[in-house]
Amino acid sequence: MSEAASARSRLTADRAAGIAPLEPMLRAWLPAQRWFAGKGRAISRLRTVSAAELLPPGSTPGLLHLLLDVDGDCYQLLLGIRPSLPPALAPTLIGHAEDGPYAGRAVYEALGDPRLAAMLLERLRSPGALGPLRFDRDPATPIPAGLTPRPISGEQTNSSLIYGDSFILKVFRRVGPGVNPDLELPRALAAAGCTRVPAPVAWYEAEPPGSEPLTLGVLQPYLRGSDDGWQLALRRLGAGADFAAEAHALGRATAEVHSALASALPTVALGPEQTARLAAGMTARLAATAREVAALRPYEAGLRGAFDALAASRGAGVPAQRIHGDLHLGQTLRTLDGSWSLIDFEGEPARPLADRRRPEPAVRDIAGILRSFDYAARSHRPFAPAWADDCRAAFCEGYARTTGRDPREDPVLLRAYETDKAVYEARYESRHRPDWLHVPMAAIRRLSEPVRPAHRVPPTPSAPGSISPHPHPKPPRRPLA
Ligand SMILES: Nc1ncnc2c1ncn2[C@@H]1O[C@H](COP(=O)(O)OP(=O)(O)O)[C@@H](O)[C@H]1O
Ligand SMILES: O=P(O)(O)O[C@H]1O[C@H](CO)[C@@H](O[C@H]2O[C@H](CO)[C@@H](O)[C@H](O)[C@H]2O)[C@H](O)[C@H]1O
Repeated sequence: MSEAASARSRLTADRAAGIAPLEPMLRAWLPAQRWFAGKGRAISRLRTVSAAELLPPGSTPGLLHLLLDVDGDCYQLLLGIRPSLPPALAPTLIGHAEDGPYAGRAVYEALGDPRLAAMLLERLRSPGALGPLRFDRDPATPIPAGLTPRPISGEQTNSSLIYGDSFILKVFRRVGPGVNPDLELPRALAAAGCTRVPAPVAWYEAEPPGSEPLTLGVLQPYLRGSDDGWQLALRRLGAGADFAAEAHALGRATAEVHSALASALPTVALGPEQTARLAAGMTARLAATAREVAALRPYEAGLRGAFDALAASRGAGVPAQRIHGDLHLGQTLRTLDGSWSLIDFEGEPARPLADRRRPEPAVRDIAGILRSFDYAARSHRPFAPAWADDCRAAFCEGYARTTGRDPREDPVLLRAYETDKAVYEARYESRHRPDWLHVPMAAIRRLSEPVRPAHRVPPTPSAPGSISPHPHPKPPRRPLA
């Protein structure tokens, strides 16, 4: 049973029948949304999973909360309902209801309406149940009333609103049963005293009877004046400046988060069979991507080498733990005091939630950031390979300063994860940003070539006070090629 179907079977859908007349307009509107995963395909099945009026029936504006099953995926929608839309809200219009309880009314994106966005914050300030929804908050953090909302600009996987430059609310779009790691991990990190991640102050969930809750939204402190790592890197490139000091500090910050996650949540050692399964999963993702992205096909056999090497490499265990899961420079913020924070612990949005919550080698996150340096260097004209190499070295050295272990000391594992990430990116770009496909393709060409003898990475001296992220023994080091 799909995640959406299992949620549907358990959620109260008493108002679902009244929503049916809205479904044709939603069917037309959804595919154009950046956060809609089924872009490019016509919707064949759309059903209401749950519907809740967050304001008393008949109030103007009305606020309708919907969970929709769209071809097996569950989406969250917040709809505003008004007799007519004021001109300022015209861009938020979805359509006019022709029938049912909202006949003749304008139906629009509620998050674009400051009155409704303010109302959502009010709900988060007062914990408790509302129909199928449950609102919760950290009692230790005050949330002032009356903060002015504004949606964030730019295309994102989810939808976020900033309140008074003090808090940011992320409204998850594609949801499923089970706590979202973007709530689970920042809460665990906050409880462990790690300050590298903004701590959730309020959140809301759907509570299907007898099933795990679905995380729907998380409010956290807004790091005002912070610089997005991606934008900062591009600015540096544009100015001909290096980024090595920042990359080093980011390596340290990432290592601190990994260490805190490994202490706070379960860790495992993947034995040879599990490592082979990991490699098989990467190989299967490569094959599926090659079927979808024609440009990848000539390189498939060469890329497979990285995964075969991983499968063959293990006599002992690979440490695995909870990780970020989709780390790239756009998920890092450099705050006004110059320190790095990590955000968006949701993992790769397209993967099932259960997969995203499994322990994995921390090198997956490291590979994500290393790929990001390559992305930035390739966005610059002319391509700046030395800039990316310097960032790469500095990040790994920073990481090693904190953990005592340089990720480059395990080149087989690192190459497998960088290859897997480049394959993921090829699919992501071909689906969402075809103009960017050339960026991961450049890496794919390089990674499909046979491995050249690498120069040895000097062993990392343990930094004073360094912490090991893995409470279990380290696997034996492989000799470097
Ligand atoms: N705590 C925060 N403080 C400041 N800006 C933030 C914060 N959290 C997110 N942002 C900004 O909002 C953007 C979207 O957040 P993100 O969690 O990456 O959402 P999505 O899952 O939709 O990609 C980020 O790129 C960042 O610029
Ligand atoms: O929306 P998310 O931030 O969760 O992540 C998805 O979108 C990212 C792009 O916005 C994508 O990242 C890729 O492009 C970045 C530059 O825009 C680059 O820094 C990353 O290294 C590259 O992977 C990410 O993969 C995707 O999951």
